[in-house]
Amino acid sequence: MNTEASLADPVYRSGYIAIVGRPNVGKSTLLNRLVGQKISITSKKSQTTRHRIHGIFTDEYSQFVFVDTPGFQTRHTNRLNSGMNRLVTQTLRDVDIVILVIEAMRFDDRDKLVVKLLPKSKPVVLALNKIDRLTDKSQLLPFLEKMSKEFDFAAMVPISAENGGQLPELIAAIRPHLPQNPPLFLEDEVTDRDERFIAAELVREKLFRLLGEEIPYSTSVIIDQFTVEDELRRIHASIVVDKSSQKAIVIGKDGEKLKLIATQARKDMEESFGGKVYLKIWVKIKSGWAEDARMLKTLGYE
Ligand SMILES: Nc1nc2c(ncn2[C@@H]2O[C@H](COP(=O)(O)OP(=O)(O)OP(=O)(O)O)[C@@H](O)[C@H]2O)c(=O)[nH]1
Repeated sequence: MNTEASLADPVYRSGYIAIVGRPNVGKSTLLNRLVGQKISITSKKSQTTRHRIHGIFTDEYSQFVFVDTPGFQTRHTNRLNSGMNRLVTQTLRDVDIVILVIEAMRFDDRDKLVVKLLPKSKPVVLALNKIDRLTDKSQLLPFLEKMSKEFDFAAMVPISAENGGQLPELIAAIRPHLPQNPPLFLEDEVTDRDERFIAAELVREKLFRLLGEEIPYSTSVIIDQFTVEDELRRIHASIVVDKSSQKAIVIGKDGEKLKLIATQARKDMEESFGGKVYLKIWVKIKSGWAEDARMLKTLGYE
């Protein structure tokens, strides 16, 4: 990507960035364009970070670490209720920059709700997405002017996440707001996420989409078994909760909730992996963990 802006400002900058916006504005498309495949961090140091990292974009002079924002990371999230709001505000307080994505020429009530959650003390860059759809470009300036009255944005950049249009401009607009830091992650600490990891993420995503505010965000999902026989993947996963009351919530009445989580996760896995998936999920309570060496290993403590 274009590093001209970096050359004009030859200090190393790095920091955490959250991407927010109402459903369907193109957040995932933008993230995928910016960072490609989901990644995982292998370094011990990074396990102490408060953020769940989605992906990293590094150039010669900067490193952009994109974090997952609870409430915005799941597909088709319509719920922006108080529990979620708290999680979102907490995440946004901890990042260096926020990117608000909206659709070109549209700013509806749901966008307004998201704007209400934006931190006043952080730079927020507005990405006006889907400009490829715009037939009448003369609407752009008046719209941006209107948006500048809605919030004090650090910058406003029209983009097309789908075809990559103006993404270097977006990066150049974000960069000056990153703190002066050495890279937060070195190249050998970052790897593409494997299927096991993606499987765990998909279960986690469904769990939070269906139960979001009822269970702690720290609840983990562990893949106990992952085998591939021809086109069939057999996956055994555990959702590890703190208390028996949470176990009951995850399972739901007559096991309905857990069934829903499993069905939706399996469908997404089949789509991601391109083959049939047999998925079985257990819900376990965290107590007695220390004795479980395998679990400690999975969690990276060994
Ligand atoms: N024309 C056009 N379509 C886009 C662009 N970016 C995203 N889309 C489409 O908009 C739809 C929503 O994109 P997503 O990236 O899934 O949106 P999202 O904000 O992550 O949605 P949620 O996961 O529901 O919150 C998809 O059909 C994309 O293909 C763009 O720049 N131009």
